[in-house]
Amino acid sequence: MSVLEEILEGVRADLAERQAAVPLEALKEKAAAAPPPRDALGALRSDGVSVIAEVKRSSPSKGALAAIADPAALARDYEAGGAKVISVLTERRRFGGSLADLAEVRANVDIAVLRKDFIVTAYQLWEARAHGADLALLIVAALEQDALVSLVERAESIGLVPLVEVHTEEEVARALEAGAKVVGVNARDLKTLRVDRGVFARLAPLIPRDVVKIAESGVRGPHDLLAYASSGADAVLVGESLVTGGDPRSAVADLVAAGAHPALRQGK
Ligand SMILES: O=C(O)c1ccccc1NCC(=O)[C@H](O)[C@H](O)COP(=O)(O)O
Repeated sequence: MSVLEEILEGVRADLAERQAAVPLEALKEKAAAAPPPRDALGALRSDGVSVIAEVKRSSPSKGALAAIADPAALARDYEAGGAKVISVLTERRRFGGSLADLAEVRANVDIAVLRKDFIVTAYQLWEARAHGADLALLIVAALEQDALVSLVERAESIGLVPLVEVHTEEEVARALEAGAKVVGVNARDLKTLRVDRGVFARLAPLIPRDVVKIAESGVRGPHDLLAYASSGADAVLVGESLVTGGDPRSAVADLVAAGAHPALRQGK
């Protein structure tokens, strides 16, 4: 079984428990009462290279990264450093996240928030919106095409921006065919967990100009952001280096400063 399949097995087991405890109708009522979605697309399309900063406690590739007792405080630091979007990993077994993290972060920042998880049903999209998410990750490798198309449509219909994650040329074609307006190219292979930053440069030319292009994973500092920018990234998604570096606010500020270089504004 691949790492992705193992993760999905755990996700489905946890999801079944939540579905047994919270009926869909109750989630829909909670979503209706949630604060309206923030303008994630506008944030990602703004000048320069936007920074999406991630709340990430642990990972399958590295194990424990950071305790993060107060995810809201970390998110406020990210926002103060200039992040345009906060990503919250809500998967419990391998990443140590939760929907409570998502709700706490959303209530304590003024920028858009991404639910980063392994979404396989519309129920998880309703959960995301009910806990305040403005965007939700959809991983092409985890979904049949019919399911991807329907989850993209459902996400948009309930006010979430779907960030559609790809790893290969074929997955780019599937994401575009499903109508993705925001595509994330993840440099981390979900089978081997190896990070290859060159994947973004290979796939970005296949993604139309009007689609937001996000380079995910492997950003250790401004030099990696600049490399992704030179291949056409509109935004970078950064986790590990921010939660392990000791000063998340200035680490984000350094990335934001690099991403705001006037040379990167042309053509966006
Ligand atoms: O991080 C992992 O080990 C991982 C393994 C399997 C599936 C997903 C995984 N990570 C999720 C992410 O996409 C990253 O958290 C995100 O892109 C940030 O990456 P990084 O800056 O390298 O922590």
